[in-house]
Amino acid sequence: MAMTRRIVVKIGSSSLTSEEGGLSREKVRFFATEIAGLRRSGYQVLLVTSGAVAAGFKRIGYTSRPKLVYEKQAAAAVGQALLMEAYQEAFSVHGIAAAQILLTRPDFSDRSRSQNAQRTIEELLRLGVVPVINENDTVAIDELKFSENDTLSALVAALVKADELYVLTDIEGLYTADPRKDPSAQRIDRIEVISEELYRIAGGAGSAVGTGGMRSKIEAARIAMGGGVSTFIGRVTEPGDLRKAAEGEGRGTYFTTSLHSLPAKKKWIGYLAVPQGRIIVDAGAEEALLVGHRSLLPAGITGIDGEFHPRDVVEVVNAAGRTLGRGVTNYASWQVTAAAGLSSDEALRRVEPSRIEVIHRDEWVTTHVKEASQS
Ligand SMILES: Nc1ncnc2c1ncn2[C@@H]1O[C@H](COP(=O)(O)OP(=O)(O)O)[C@@H](O)[C@H]1O
Ligand SMILES: N[C@@H](CCC(=O)OP(=O)(O)O)C(=O)O
Repeated sequence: MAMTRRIVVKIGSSSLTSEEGGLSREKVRFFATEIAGLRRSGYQVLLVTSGAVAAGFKRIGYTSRPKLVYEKQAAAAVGQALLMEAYQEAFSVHGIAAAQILLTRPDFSDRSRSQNAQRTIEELLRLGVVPVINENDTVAIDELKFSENDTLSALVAALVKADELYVLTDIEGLYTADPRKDPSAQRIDRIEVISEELYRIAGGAGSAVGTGGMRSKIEAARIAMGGGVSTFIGRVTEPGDLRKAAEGEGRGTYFTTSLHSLPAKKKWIGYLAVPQGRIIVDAGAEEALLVGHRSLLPAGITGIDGEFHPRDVVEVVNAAGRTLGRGVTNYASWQVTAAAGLSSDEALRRVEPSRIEVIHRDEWVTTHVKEASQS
Protein backbone atom coordinates (compact mmCIF):
# COMPACT_ATOMS: atom_id res chain seq x y z
CA MET A 1 0.00 0.00 0.00
CA ALA A 2 1.25 3.49 -0.85
CA MET A 3 2.40 5.63 2.08
CA THR A 4 0.27 8.68 2.88
CA ARG A 5 2.09 11.88 1.98
CA ARG A 6 1.84 14.61 4.58
CA ILE A 7 1.70 18.05 3.04
CA VAL A 8 1.73 21.57 4.50
CA VAL A 9 0.01 24.08 2.20
CA LYS A 10 0.72 27.77 2.89
CA ILE A 11 -1.60 30.33 1.33
CA GLY A 12 -0.41 33.95 1.35
CA SER A 13 -2.55 37.08 1.68
CA SER A 14 -1.96 37.87 -1.99
CA SER A 15 -3.72 34.61 -3.02
CA LEU A 16 -6.76 35.19 -0.81
CA THR A 17 -7.67 38.79 -1.39
CA SER A 18 -9.87 40.70 -3.82
CA GLU A 19 -8.73 43.80 -5.76
CA GLU A 20 -9.39 46.10 -2.76
CA GLY A 21 -7.34 43.98 -0.39
CA GLY A 22 -10.24 42.36 1.51
CA LEU A 23 -10.70 38.61 1.96
CA SER A 24 -12.24 36.87 -1.04
CA ARG A 25 -14.59 34.12 0.17
CA GLU A 26 -14.64 32.78 -3.35
CA LYS A 27 -10.88 32.20 -3.18
CA VAL A 28 -11.24 30.52 0.22
CA ARG A 29 -13.84 28.16 -1.31
CA PHE A 30 -11.54 27.48 -4.26
CA PHE A 31 -8.62 26.45 -2.01
CA ALA A 32 -10.88 24.34 0.23
CA THR A 33 -12.05 22.45 -2.88
CA GLU A 34 -8.45 21.96 -4.05
CA ILE A 35 -7.43 20.63 -0.62
CA ALA A 36 -10.49 18.36 -0.42
CA GLY A 37 -9.48 16.90 -3.81
CA LEU A 38 -5.95 16.23 -2.59
CA ARG A 39 -7.29 14.52 0.52
CA ARG A 40 -9.51 12.25 -1.57
CA SER A 41 -6.34 11.10 -3.33
CA GLY A 42 -4.96 10.04 0.05
CA TYR A 43 -2.84 13.04 1.04
CA GLN A 44 -2.84 14.34 4.59
CA VAL A 45 -3.07 18.14 4.47
CA LEU A 46 -2.28 20.90 6.98
CA LEU A 47 -3.08 24.47 6.01
CA VAL A 48 -1.10 27.54 7.04
CA THR A 49 -3.10 30.55 6.00
CA SER A 50 -2.72 34.31 6.12
CA GLY A 51 -5.71 36.57 5.58
CA ALA A 52 -6.77 37.64 9.08
CA VAL A 53 -5.76 41.28 8.58
CA ALA A 54 -7.33 41.26 5.11
CA ALA A 55 -10.58 39.80 6.47
CA GLY A 56 -10.86 42.23 9.39
CA PHE A 57 -9.66 45.70 8.52
CA LYS A 58 -12.79 46.97 6.78
CA ARG A 59 -15.12 45.55 9.42
CA ILE A 60 -13.50 47.76 12.08
CA GLY A 61 -13.47 50.92 10.00
CA TYR A 62 -10.03 51.14 8.36
CA THR A 63 -10.34 52.17 4.72
CA SER A 64 -7.17 50.40 3.58
CA ARG A 65 -4.95 47.62 4.93
CA PRO A 66 -3.33 49.01 8.11
CA LYS A 67 0.43 49.39 8.37
CA LEU A 68 1.10 49.88 12.09
CA VAL A 69 1.56 46.74 14.18
CA TYR A 70 -1.20 47.49 16.72
CA GLU A 71 -3.63 48.32 13.91
CA LYS A 72 -2.81 45.06 12.17
CA GLN A 73 -3.25 43.22 15.46
CA ALA A 74 -6.69 44.79 15.94
CA ALA A 75 -7.70 43.97 12.36
CA ALA A 76 -6.43 40.39 12.73
CA ALA A 77 -8.32 39.89 16.01
CA VAL A 78 -11.58 40.59 14.18
CA GLY A 79 -10.47 39.05 10.90
CA GLN A 80 -9.22 35.72 12.26
CA ALA A 81 -12.76 34.80 13.33
CA LEU A 82 -14.09 35.81 9.91
CA LEU A 83 -11.30 33.89 8.18
CA MET A 84 -12.07 30.75 10.20
CA GLU A 85 -15.77 31.13 9.53
CA ALA A 86 -15.02 31.26 5.79
CA TYR A 87 -12.85 28.11 6.00
CA GLN A 88 -15.35 26.24 8.21
CA GLU A 89 -18.08 26.91 5.70
CA ALA A 90 -15.94 26.10 2.67
CA PHE A 91 -14.63 22.81 4.11
CA SER A 92 -18.03 21.72 5.44
CA VAL A 93 -19.34 21.55 1.84
CA HIS A 94 -16.86 18.67 1.44
CA GLY A 95 -17.77 17.10 4.77
CA ILE A 96 -14.47 18.19 6.33
CA ALA A 97 -14.07 19.78 9.78
CA ALA A 98 -11.50 22.56 10.16
CA ALA A 99 -9.54 23.31 13.36
CA GLN A 100 -8.09 26.68 14.28
CA ILE A 101 -4.50 26.67 15.56
CA LEU A 102 -2.74 29.93 16.40
CA LEU A 103 1.00 29.82 17.06
CA THR A 104 3.86 32.23 17.77
CA ARG A 105 7.63 31.82 17.47
CA PRO A 106 8.25 30.82 21.13
CA ASP A 107 5.73 28.00 20.76
CA PHE A 108 8.32 26.24 18.58
CA SER A 109 11.37 26.95 20.73
CA ASP A 110 9.75 25.81 23.97
CA ARG A 111 10.03 22.04 23.93
CA SER A 112 6.85 21.25 25.91
CA ARG A 113 4.71 23.76 24.02
CA SER A 114 5.87 22.47 20.65
CA GLN A 115 5.27 18.88 21.78
CA ASN A 116 1.74 19.83 22.86
CA ALA A 117 1.06 21.49 19.51
CA GLN A 118 2.45 18.44 17.73
CA ARG A 119 0.27 16.04 19.75
CA THR A 120 -2.86 18.10 19.10
CA ILE A 121 -2.13 18.25 15.38
CA GLU A 122 -1.50 14.48 15.22
CA GLU A 123 -4.85 13.80 16.87
CA LEU A 124 -6.67 16.18 14.49
CA LEU A 125 -5.07 14.52 11.48
CA ARG A 126 -5.94 11.07 12.82
CA LEU A 127 -9.58 12.19 13.02
CA GLY A 128 -9.54 13.59 9.49
CA VAL A 129 -9.72 17.25 10.54
CA VAL A 130 -7.78 19.89 8.56
CA PRO A 131 -5.61 21.99 10.92
CA VAL A 132 -5.89 25.64 9.81
CA ILE A 133 -2.88 27.47 11.22
CA ASN A 134 -2.06 31.18 11.46
CA GLU A 135 0.15 33.34 13.63
CA ASN A 136 -1.40 34.44 16.91
CA ASP A 137 -1.13 38.10 15.95
CA THR A 138 -2.45 39.53 19.24
CA VAL A 139 0.41 38.27 21.38
CA ALA A 140 3.27 38.24 18.92
CA ILE A 141 5.86 40.75 20.16
CA ASP A 142 7.95 42.71 17.68
CA GLU A 143 11.22 40.85 17.68
CA LEU A 144 9.62 37.44 18.03
CA LYS A 145 6.99 38.05 15.38
CA PHE A 146 7.18 36.18 12.09
CA SER A 147 7.38 38.98 9.57
CA GLU A 148 5.13 36.85 7.44
CA ASN A 149 3.68 33.36 7.44
CA ASP A 150 6.34 31.78 5.20
CA THR A 151 8.65 31.03 8.12
CA LEU A 152 5.71 29.80 10.17
CA SER A 153 4.80 27.29 7.46
CA ALA A 154 8.39 25.98 7.30
CA LEU A 155 8.53 25.53 11.07
CA VAL A 156 5.17 23.74 11.01
CA ALA A 157 6.45 21.45 8.23
CA ALA A 158 9.56 20.64 10.27
CA LEU A 159 7.51 20.15 13.45
CA VAL A 160 5.01 17.70 11.97
CA LYS A 161 7.62 15.90 9.80
CA ALA A 162 5.82 16.80 6.59
CA ASP A 163 6.95 15.22 3.34
CA GLU A 164 6.43 18.44 1.43
CA LEU A 165 5.70 22.12 1.86
CA TYR A 166 3.75 24.09 -0.78
CA VAL A 167 4.08 27.85 -0.50
CA LEU A 168 1.31 29.24 -2.68
CA THR A 169 1.56 32.83 -3.86
CA ASP A 170 0.60 35.19 -6.68
CA ILE A 171 3.59 34.30 -8.83
CA GLU A 172 4.62 31.10 -10.63
CA GLY A 173 7.75 30.46 -8.61
CA LEU A 174 11.20 32.01 -8.29
CA TYR A 175 12.39 34.01 -11.27
CA THR A 176 15.89 35.20 -12.13
CA ALA A 177 14.67 38.69 -11.08
CA ASP A 178 11.38 40.16 -9.80
CA PRO A 179 9.18 39.84 -12.92
CA ARG A 180 7.22 42.92 -11.86
CA LYS A 181 10.35 44.94 -12.43
CA ASP A 182 12.13 42.90 -15.10
CA PRO A 183 9.85 41.40 -17.80
CA SER A 184 12.71 39.36 -19.27
CA ALA A 185 13.09 37.38 -16.00
CA GLN A 186 12.95 33.58 -16.41
CA ARG A 187 11.49 31.05 -14.00
CA ILE A 188 13.88 28.66 -12.28
CA ASP A 189 12.13 25.27 -12.37
CA ARG A 190 14.22 23.23 -9.96
CA ILE A 191 16.65 24.06 -7.18
CA GLU A 192 18.67 21.58 -5.15
CA VAL A 193 20.94 23.88 -3.18
CA ILE A 194 19.89 27.17 -1.61
CA SER A 195 22.67 29.69 -2.09
CA GLU A 196 23.35 33.35 -1.29
CA GLU A 197 22.84 33.97 -5.02
CA LEU A 198 19.15 33.02 -4.71
CA TYR A 199 18.60 35.44 -1.84
CA ARG A 200 20.13 38.18 -4.01
CA ILE A 201 17.79 37.65 -6.95
CA ALA A 202 14.72 37.43 -4.73
CA GLY A 203 13.10 40.70 -3.87
CA GLY A 204 10.58 41.79 -1.28
CA ALA A 205 6.78 41.69 -1.44
CA GLY A 206 5.31 42.47 -4.83
CA SER A 207 1.80 43.41 -3.81
CA ALA A 208 0.33 45.81 -1.28
CA VAL A 209 -1.08 42.94 0.77
CA GLY A 210 1.86 40.49 0.86
CA THR A 211 4.56 41.07 3.43
CA GLY A 212 7.34 38.58 2.93
CA GLY A 213 8.11 38.61 -0.77
CA MET A 214 10.24 35.99 -2.47
CA ARG A 215 13.12 36.33 -0.05
CA SER A 216 11.11 35.04 2.89
CA LYS A 217 9.83 32.17 0.73
CA ILE A 218 13.40 31.11 -0.01
CA GLU A 219 14.15 31.32 3.68
CA ALA A 220 11.14 29.06 4.27
CA ALA A 221 12.46 26.59 1.68
CA ARG A 222 15.88 26.65 3.38
CA ILE A 223 14.40 25.85 6.79
CA ALA A 224 12.11 23.17 5.37
CA MET A 225 14.88 21.53 3.31
CA GLY A 226 17.19 21.53 6.32
CA GLY A 227 14.55 19.44 8.05
CA GLY A 228 14.29 17.10 5.02
CA VAL A 229 11.12 18.67 3.58
CA SER A 230 11.01 19.34 -0.19
CA THR A 231 9.30 22.61 -1.07
CA PHE A 232 7.22 23.97 -3.95
CA ILE A 233 6.76 27.73 -4.41
CA GLY A 234 4.17 28.61 -7.00
CA ARG A 235 0.72 29.56 -8.11
CA VAL A 236 -2.54 27.63 -7.79
CA THR A 237 -5.48 29.38 -9.44
CA GLU A 238 -7.23 26.83 -11.68
CA PRO A 239 -9.12 23.71 -10.57
CA GLY A 240 -6.67 20.80 -10.38
CA ASP A 241 -3.60 23.05 -9.97
CA LEU A 242 -2.87 21.81 -6.45
CA ARG A 243 -2.93 18.19 -7.58
CA LYS A 244 -0.61 19.09 -10.46
CA ALA A 245 1.73 20.70 -7.96
CA ALA A 246 1.70 17.46 -5.95
CA GLU A 247 2.42 15.43 -9.06
CA GLY A 248 5.46 17.50 -9.98
CA GLU A 249 3.72 19.45 -12.74
CA GLY A 250 2.84 22.61 -10.87
CA ARG A 251 3.36 26.17 -12.06
CA GLY A 252 6.27 27.07 -9.86
CA THR A 253 9.73 26.20 -8.57
CA TYR A 254 10.53 22.88 -6.92
CA PHE A 255 13.16 22.86 -4.19
CA THR A 256 14.20 19.27 -3.80
CA THR A 257 16.26 17.77 -1.03
CA SER A 258 17.79 14.37 -0.59
CA LEU A 259 18.19 15.02 3.14
CA HIS A 260 16.17 12.89 5.49
CA SER A 261 14.22 14.27 8.39
CA LEU A 262 16.64 15.29 11.16
CA PRO A 263 16.45 13.61 14.57
CA ALA A 264 14.14 15.61 16.88
CA LYS A 265 16.98 17.12 18.92
CA LYS A 266 18.93 18.35 15.88
CA LYS A 267 15.76 19.74 14.34
CA TRP A 268 15.16 21.69 17.50
CA ILE A 269 18.74 23.01 17.62
CA GLY A 270 18.91 23.90 13.93
CA TYR A 271 15.47 25.31 13.27
CA LEU A 272 12.82 25.34 15.98
CA ALA A 273 14.78 26.97 18.83
CA VAL A 274 15.39 30.73 18.85
CA PRO A 275 19.15 31.39 19.29
CA GLN A 276 19.94 33.35 22.45
CA GLY A 277 23.20 34.88 21.19
CA ARG A 278 26.04 34.57 18.72
CA ILE A 279 29.59 33.27 18.89
CA ILE A 280 32.09 34.66 16.38
CA VAL A 281 34.83 32.29 15.19
CA ASP A 282 38.03 32.50 13.11
CA ALA A 283 38.78 30.71 9.83
CA GLY A 284 40.36 27.69 11.55
CA ALA A 285 37.30 27.06 13.69
CA GLU A 286 35.04 27.56 10.65
CA GLU A 287 36.90 24.81 8.83
CA ALA A 288 36.88 22.55 11.88
CA LEU A 289 33.09 22.90 12.15
CA LEU A 290 32.10 22.76 8.48
CA VAL A 291 34.75 20.51 6.93
CA GLY A 292 36.22 18.54 9.83
CA HIS A 293 32.85 18.11 11.59
CA ARG A 294 34.60 18.73 14.88
CA SER A 295 33.50 20.38 18.12
CA LEU A 296 33.99 24.09 18.74
CA LEU A 297 36.87 24.78 21.16
CA PRO A 298 37.71 28.11 22.84
CA ALA A 299 40.88 28.60 20.76
CA GLY A 300 38.94 29.47 17.59
CA ILE A 301 36.59 31.98 19.19
CA THR A 302 37.12 35.70 18.65
CA GLY A 303 34.03 37.22 20.27
CA ILE A 304 30.38 36.99 21.22
CA ASP A 305 27.16 38.88 20.83
CA GLY A 306 24.35 38.83 23.41
CA GLU A 307 23.98 37.13 26.75
CA PHE A 308 23.39 33.42 27.10
CA HIS A 309 23.54 30.59 29.59
CA PRO A 310 24.93 27.04 29.43
CA ARG A 311 22.56 24.77 27.41
CA ASP A 312 21.10 27.67 25.39
CA VAL A 313 21.10 27.41 21.61
CA VAL A 314 23.47 29.93 20.01
CA GLU A 315 24.28 30.86 16.45
CA VAL A 316 27.88 30.67 15.23
CA VAL A 317 29.10 33.19 12.67
CA ASN A 318 32.43 33.85 10.93
CA ALA A 319 34.36 37.14 10.86
CA ALA A 320 32.30 38.32 7.88
CA GLY A 321 29.09 37.79 9.86
CA ARG A 322 27.99 34.80 7.82
CA THR A 323 25.99 32.21 9.76
CA LEU A 324 27.68 28.81 9.89
CA GLY A 325 25.23 26.93 12.07
CA ARG A 326 23.77 26.56 15.50
CA GLY A 327 24.60 24.56 18.56
CA VAL A 328 23.99 24.07 22.26
CA THR A 329 26.58 26.02 24.26
CA ASN A 330 28.22 24.46 27.31
CA TYR A 331 29.51 27.89 28.38
CA ALA A 332 27.74 31.01 29.62
CA SER A 333 28.45 34.13 27.55
CA TRP A 334 30.88 35.49 30.18
CA GLN A 335 32.81 32.20 30.10
CA VAL A 336 33.11 32.33 26.30
CA THR A 337 34.40 35.91 26.50
CA ALA A 338 36.96 34.96 29.16
CA ALA A 339 38.08 31.82 27.30
CA ALA A 340 38.11 33.18 23.73
CA GLY A 341 41.39 32.41 21.96
CA LEU A 342 42.80 30.35 24.84
CA SER A 343 44.14 26.80 24.69
CA SER A 344 41.75 24.22 26.11
CA ASP A 345 43.94 23.66 29.21
CA GLU A 346 44.07 27.36 29.95
CA ALA A 347 40.31 27.77 29.37
CA LEU A 348 39.56 24.89 31.77
CA ARG A 349 41.69 26.52 34.46
CA ARG A 350 40.26 30.00 34.06
CA VAL A 351 36.52 29.52 33.62
CA GLU A 352 35.83 25.94 34.78
CA PRO A 353 33.20 25.03 32.18
CA SER A 354 31.12 21.85 32.59
CA ARG A 355 32.97 20.42 29.58
CA ILE A 356 35.80 21.69 27.41
CA GLU A 357 33.90 21.86 24.09
CA VAL A 358 32.06 25.18 23.83
CA ILE A 359 29.73 23.35 21.42
CA HIS A 360 30.00 19.59 21.13
CA ARG A 361 29.74 18.23 17.58
CA ASP A 362 26.78 16.05 18.61
CA GLU A 363 24.89 19.23 19.48
CA TRP A 364 25.73 21.16 16.33
CA VAL A 365 23.71 21.69 13.11
CA THR A 366 25.28 23.31 10.05
CA THR A 367 22.91 25.82 8.44
CA HIS A 368 25.55 27.54 6.32
CA VAL A 369 24.32 28.83 2.93
CA LYS A 370 26.83 28.52 0.06
CA GLU A 371 27.72 31.51 -2.11
CA ALA A 372 26.59 29.92 -5.42
CA SER A 373 24.28 26.98 -6.18
CA GLN A 374 26.83 25.14 -8.36
CA SER A 375 29.65 24.64 -5.88
N1 LIG B 1 13.01 36.82 -8.09
C1 LIG B 1 11.67 36.85 -7.88
N2 LIG B 1 10.89 35.90 -8.45
C2 LIG B 1 9.55 35.91 -8.25
N3 LIG B 1 8.90 36.83 -7.49
C3 LIG B 1 9.60 37.81 -6.90
C4 LIG B 1 11.03 37.85 -7.05
N4 LIG B 1 11.48 38.90 -6.34
C5 LIG B 1 10.39 39.47 -5.75
N5 LIG B 1 9.26 38.84 -6.08
C6 LIG B 1 7.91 39.24 -5.64
O1 LIG B 1 7.42 38.40 -4.59
C7 LIG B 1 5.99 38.45 -4.63
C8 LIG B 1 5.35 37.34 -3.78
O2 LIG B 1 5.51 37.61 -2.39
P1 LIG B 1 4.35 38.26 -1.46
O3 LIG B 1 3.82 39.48 -2.16
O4 LIG B 1 4.91 38.42 -0.10
O5 LIG B 1 3.22 37.14 -1.50
P2 LIG B 1 2.36 36.34 -0.39
O6 LIG B 1 1.31 37.26 0.11
O7 LIG B 1 1.82 35.22 -1.20
O8 LIG B 1 3.26 35.87 0.71
C9 LIG B 1 5.70 38.39 -6.11
O9 LIG B 1 4.47 38.93 -6.44
C10 LIG B 1 6.88 39.16 -6.75
O10 LIG B 1 6.55 40.46 -7.15
N1 LIG C 1 -1.02 36.69 10.27
C1 LIG C 1 -1.19 37.65 9.19
C2 LIG C 1 -0.25 37.26 8.05
C3 LIG C 1 0.59 38.37 7.53
C4 LIG C 1 0.89 38.24 6.02
O1 LIG C 1 0.51 39.14 5.27
O2 LIG C 1 1.53 37.13 5.56
P1 LIG C 1 1.87 36.75 3.99
O3 LIG C 1 0.70 37.05 3.13
O4 LIG C 1 2.09 35.29 4.07
O5 LIG C 1 3.12 37.51 3.57
C5 LIG C 1 -2.64 37.60 8.67
O6 LIG C 1 -3.31 36.57 8.81
O7 LIG C 1 -3.11 38.59 8.11
